[in-house]
Amino acid sequence: MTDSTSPPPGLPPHSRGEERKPTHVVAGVIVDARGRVLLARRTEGSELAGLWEFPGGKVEPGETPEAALARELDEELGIEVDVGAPVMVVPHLTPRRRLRLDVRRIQAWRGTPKGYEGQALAWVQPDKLARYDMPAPDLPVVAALLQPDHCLVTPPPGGDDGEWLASLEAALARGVRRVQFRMPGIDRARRHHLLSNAALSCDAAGVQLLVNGDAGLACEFGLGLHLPAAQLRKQRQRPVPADALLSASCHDADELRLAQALGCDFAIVGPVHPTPTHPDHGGIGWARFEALREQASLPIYAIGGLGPDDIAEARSHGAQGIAAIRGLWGR
Ligand SMILES: Nc1nc2c([nH]c(=O)n2[C@@H]2O[C@H](COP(=O)(O)OP(=O)(O)OP(=O)(O)O)[C@@H](O)[C@H]2O)c(=O)[nH]1
Ligand SMILES: [Mg+2]
Repeated sequence: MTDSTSPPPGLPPHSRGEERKPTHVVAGVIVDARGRVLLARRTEGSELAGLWEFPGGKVEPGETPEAALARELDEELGIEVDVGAPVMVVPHLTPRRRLRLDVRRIQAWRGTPKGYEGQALAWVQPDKLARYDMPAPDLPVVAALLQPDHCLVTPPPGGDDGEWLASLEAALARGVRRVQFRMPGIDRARRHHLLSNAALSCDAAGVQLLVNGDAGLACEFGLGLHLPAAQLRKQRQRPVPADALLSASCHDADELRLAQALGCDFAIVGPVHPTPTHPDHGGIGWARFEALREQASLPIYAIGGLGPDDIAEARSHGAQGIAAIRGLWGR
């Protein structure tokens, strides 16, 4: 497929995708009664041939995204669909174009999906999705389908460690499934005590725990590690084993590239809005968040003045969801 609107490759960035209006692409998450997700393989001769994708295509001028998705799934699969809830919108920049991959759940469909354009189809158990080679903007979508949409960052304890642990337990009971243990300014013995208790609670609840900024402590407890940006910049290799989670705080595209190259499982970007944790920072806003999001393919939580009520908006800007201290603690 040719892309007549693209200037030839090799031109400076400002004359490539960065300035152009995004191509709006809609795609559907079709799940069968056994919980399997339908993927289609891009055919020979098409852009990204051989990669697996969520079925869909480009929105035509004057078309609503819902109508476009219904039309594409009729043309490509021969099914009539009811378009359901949004999953996420991923802004993505390639050397040739700027994309907005707008992914919706398919609530119901009539007919049996077939590859009407010669494309192979596969029904895939969600935990096997990572085995399929997919375009870069689909990676955050797969993460959105499988991983938690919020991540608690712990506040430091006041005078009472028991109270802090009770608040953590309460957050886990409310459904928090990913926790970053952050303890600035707390001495080592007390951090050790809090972390050993937090690790027991998280383990019992099947919750993922990452230690902020202390690889030694993360390895000692067999936990994940979160790298503040200054530490991320110093890493030459993955500081924890492949089976331990690794995340990083990123503020620009260079840091996101570093996080991706290091094999980080996800990044945290912000502050989106002003927050008491960073009182001197006005917040980057959603437009800047998207400008960073579109240059990376790893899952990214938005942080900064956000809470559970902001998850849907965060997803509409390409975020995995939200990370928060106050927004997820002691509500
Ligand atoms: N349908 C679909 N397209 C995706 C996904 N991920 C992704 O990067 N894309 C990109 O979005 C664009 C969608 O193009 P398409 O070829 O499906 O468009 P289309 O069905 O309207 O076909 P046509 O333009 O050849 O007629 C392509 O650049 C494709 O690589 C995905 O999961 N599903
Ligand atoms: Mg298509």
